Amino acid sequence: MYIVFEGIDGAGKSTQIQLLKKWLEDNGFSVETVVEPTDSEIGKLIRKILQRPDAANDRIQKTLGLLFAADRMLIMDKLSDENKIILSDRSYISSLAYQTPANWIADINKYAKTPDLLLLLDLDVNISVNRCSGEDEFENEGFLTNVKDNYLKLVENYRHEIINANNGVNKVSSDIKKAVAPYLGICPDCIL
Ligand SMILES: Nc1ncnc2c1ncn2[C@@H]1O[C@H](COP(=O)(O)OP(=O)(O)O)[C@@H](O)[C@H]1O
Ligand SMILES: Cc1cn([C@H]2C[C@H](O)[C@@H](COP(=O)(O)OP(=O)(O)O)O2)c(=O)[nH]c1=O
Repeated sequence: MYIVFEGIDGAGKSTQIQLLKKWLEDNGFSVETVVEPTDSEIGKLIRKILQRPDAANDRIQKTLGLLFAADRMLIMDKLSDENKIILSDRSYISSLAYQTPANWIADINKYAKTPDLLLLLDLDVNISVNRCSGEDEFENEGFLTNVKDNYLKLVENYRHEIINANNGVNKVSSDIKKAVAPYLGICPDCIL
């Protein structure tokens, strides 16, 4: 099962993936985590470009869109392992939320795997900006407000759960477990 965590920068994706991984393993599941951008040569190039002062420039954005699409093709086979639960920190849905135009982004990602379950960690933009280091040129209120709005529209196209990411770590973790449990045959009421 391919479960994708999405959300704006600093929403808590990495933190929550580690907590969910442990809980699922404690419940007997085999779990693997992946992250986009990956640690491949393409992923490393992406992270370098993200730190450029002109990273939000339209032409650079389109370059990033192509690089993100190429980077995720490198892990595509890993996402289809039916014997494991794959928890992914981001997916091609990030490209649909951050890059434009949507039809071109959808086209260059047409071979990307669709999540079996999309968890949107919905965070207030002002909290995101306060949490982020500001390394990436994306991490500004105007840009992230637009991304957040995009996510809230995009999720309707997928089996999804929206998680309030403004709460404390443990409350967010508990809400994620309750949201995921029914999809895995775990009784939600048995969750602390
Ligand atoms: N629920 C939360 N409340 C307060 N701080 C949080 C919460 N979740 C994560 N953080 C902190 O916010 C920062 C970003 O968290 P992280 O999991 O890296 O987010 P993402 O992977 O979405 O960028 C980290 O410093 C983390 O400790
Ligand atoms: C995967 C992906 C990430 N991004 C952006 C989101 C982040 O601003 C940046 C790096 O991703 P990431 O390291 O996940 O940032 P964060 O942990 O703060 O969420 O790349 C895209 O614009 N498109 C994409 O397809």
